[in-house]
Amino acid sequence: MEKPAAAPEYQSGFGNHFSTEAMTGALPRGQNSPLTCPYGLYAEQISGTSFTAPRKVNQLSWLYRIKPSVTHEPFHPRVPRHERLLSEFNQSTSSATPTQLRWRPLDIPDSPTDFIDGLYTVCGAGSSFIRHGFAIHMYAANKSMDGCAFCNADGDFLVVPQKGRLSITTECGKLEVSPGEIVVLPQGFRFSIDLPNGPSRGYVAEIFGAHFQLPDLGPIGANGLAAPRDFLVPTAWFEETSRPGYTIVQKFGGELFTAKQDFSPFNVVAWHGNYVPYKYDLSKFCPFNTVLIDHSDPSINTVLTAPSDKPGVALLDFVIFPPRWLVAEHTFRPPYYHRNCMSEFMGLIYGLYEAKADGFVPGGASLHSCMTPHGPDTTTYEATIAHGDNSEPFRIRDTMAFMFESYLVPRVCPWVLESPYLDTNYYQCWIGLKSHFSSTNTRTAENGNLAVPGSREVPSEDNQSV
Ligand SMILES: O=C(O)Cc1cc(O)ccc1O
Ligand SMILES: [Fe+2]
Repeated sequence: MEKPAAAPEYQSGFGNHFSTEAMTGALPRGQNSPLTCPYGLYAEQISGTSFTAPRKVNQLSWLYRIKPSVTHEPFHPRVPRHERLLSEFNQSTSSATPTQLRWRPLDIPDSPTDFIDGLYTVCGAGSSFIRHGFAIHMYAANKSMDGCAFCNADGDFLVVPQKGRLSITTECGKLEVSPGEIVVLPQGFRFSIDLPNGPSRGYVAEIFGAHFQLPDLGPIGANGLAAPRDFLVPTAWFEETSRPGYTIVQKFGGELFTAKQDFSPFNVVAWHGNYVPYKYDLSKFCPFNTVLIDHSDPSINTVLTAPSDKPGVALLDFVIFPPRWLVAEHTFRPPYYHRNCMSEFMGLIYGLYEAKADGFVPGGASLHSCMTPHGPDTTTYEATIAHGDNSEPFRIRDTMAFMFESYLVPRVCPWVLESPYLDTNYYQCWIGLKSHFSSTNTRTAENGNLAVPGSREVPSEDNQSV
């Protein structure tokens, strides 16, 4: 019987300069590029920012490998062409629509499909060529990548598996990523994805020209939300195998190119640097929220943010809606009705989302673009109101929804607008919202929301300290 693979070991931290060697002494001491490296390794740098980027945002790693990555035959357009990947969003590739969109979860494919073939773009904005923008993809796969590695020259991938564990071999080492965890695979790293426990399905945000960082915490203080030490980075792992016909599949400008080489690209014996793949377990997130009244804006639950050049405005935020206590008094506790100048793509990893009683199911997705109105469905609204003023704390359990939110306005790919998974009746979930307006009903003003804030623990005159 085959022995189960040992769980990979990780280093912990966010943005550190990591050092790791799979063989003692494989990292050169005192310099990055000696005339000859220990064990006869080649030194190779991978830059995640321009050489001259300010030190506080500069990202790079040095890899010490058996053969350098350049040792391959020329790139050729991949045959067959991948028809459903985009990295440039304009009138000729994709559509603008203000319509609320929702998709049912994808079925796992019948035919053998690996992560690369199972990946398709849903929407996006900007262009990988001008290094500004993002793409949102989804995938459904039933087969490990075999004899090939993927390399995305266009941007960083943030992968959110919803079903099935991903066993990812990267040039920096191995990462095991289960639903409920996320993984970031930065631009340019070669990786291969195995599916050790069957089919996998999930979501991918790709960002062009930026990297994810932890959000500032502002008045929250120095601790909270995602803690740096909960981010896990691989330790060096390598294989020295001859792999005739091994294929590097490079995504470049949204198109796939292949190049052959005769060895595994996972031949890095040691590396150091701060440009790294990493994973994060969403259950480690420390949520903050309202403790008296009203529903907080979802930015309070930002796990990672990719900045734009406007202060405080995100090219792409990754926000979660985790299990937590709801304690707000005389408050409509579900998400409010709103129109947002940012655009919101949502997915559900497990459980039920607090704004949708049905129709938004794990593995499904929704898109509410810039200024497109949305909010709780009729069932959620009516049930909340029927429940009345509930000041008891309530624990939202067993759920994990997330949002990719961007200040750029996404265009939508033709294949997802024509998809059989598109829920063409989505709008119906709000159509039943009735008017509760009555010019003679003063109930709320007398006993409800308007009255209560005024009565909030204001000391009586007797109690007031002087
Ligand atoms: O639209 C959504 O469901 C996401 C969302 C959640 C929330 O709690 C507040 C605002 C918001 O956009
Ligand atoms: Fe929203």
